[in-house]
Amino acid sequence: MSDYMNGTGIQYHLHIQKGDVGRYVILPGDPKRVPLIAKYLEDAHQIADSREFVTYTGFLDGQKVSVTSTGIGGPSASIAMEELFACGADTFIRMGTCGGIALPVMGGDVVIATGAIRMEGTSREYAPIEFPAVAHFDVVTALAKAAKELGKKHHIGVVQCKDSFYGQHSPSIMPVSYELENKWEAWKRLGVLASEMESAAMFVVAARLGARCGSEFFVVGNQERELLGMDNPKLHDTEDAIKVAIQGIRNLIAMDTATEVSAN
Ligand SMILES: O=P(O)(O)O[C@H]1O[C@H](CO)[C@@H](O)[C@H]1O
Ligand SMILES: O=c1cc[nH]c(=O)[nH]1
Repeated sequence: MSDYMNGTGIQYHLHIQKGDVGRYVILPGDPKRVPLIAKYLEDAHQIADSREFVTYTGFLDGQKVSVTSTGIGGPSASIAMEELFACGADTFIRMGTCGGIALPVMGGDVVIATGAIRMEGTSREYAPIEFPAVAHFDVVTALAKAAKELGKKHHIGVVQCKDSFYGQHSPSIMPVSYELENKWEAWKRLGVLASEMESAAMFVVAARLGARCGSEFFVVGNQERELLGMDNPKLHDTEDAIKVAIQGIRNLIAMDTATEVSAN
């Protein structure tokens, strides 16, 4: 691989190096969400701020934990994971926002992904389309336990990923409306919970790296409920979903520690 950083060990996009980040990383899309997540870590401090990638590192239950923003979409999310992995990270929780598709999914709820529909471009440059984008079982288990422990209303299942936000919200204005609308109908019939943009790429990148990745989202609203004239709260305070991600990391640390103890 070409080294644009002249052997310094500093990662080209994230501007981090080995030792800067923990094994466990929470990945929001929005850089402004990073300090809001990092405030739950002990001794958290900013490591780097480069392009859309802001990184903080601190500690949780004695383990080094980092938070890095990915920006929007698979291309930048894949770069974040590759460079974090090169610096020692191997367990990732995406903490994002999503729009509900299934009618029971309402603004303010939390969605935990078990798998993601690969209607985006990045994952196709990693794996043939037949390969499924699935969340790691450990991370799904840790997040589901976290949501339950915190008493947070949540849904667990498949999410859809795409590259065009406005293709989701205004498919009829797109020249390929026929394709977007037909596929959206299929996602509804298949019980897909919600739509967002990064998990499919991230789950496939994790498979290539041999890393663990899962996703958890705050639901901003549900366009299907709106269409049917149902109650459709539109909410933006991601604090509860942040708490689920933090508790999810705590649960992973506890699970990993128990596995290490029983192996020795
Ligand atoms: O809130 P974040 O984590 O950015 O996630 C969602 O929000 C953005 C679109 O508004 C996309 O990145 C989508 O996946
Ligand atoms: O509707 C939504 C909300 C957040 N993110 C998306 O990709 N879609």
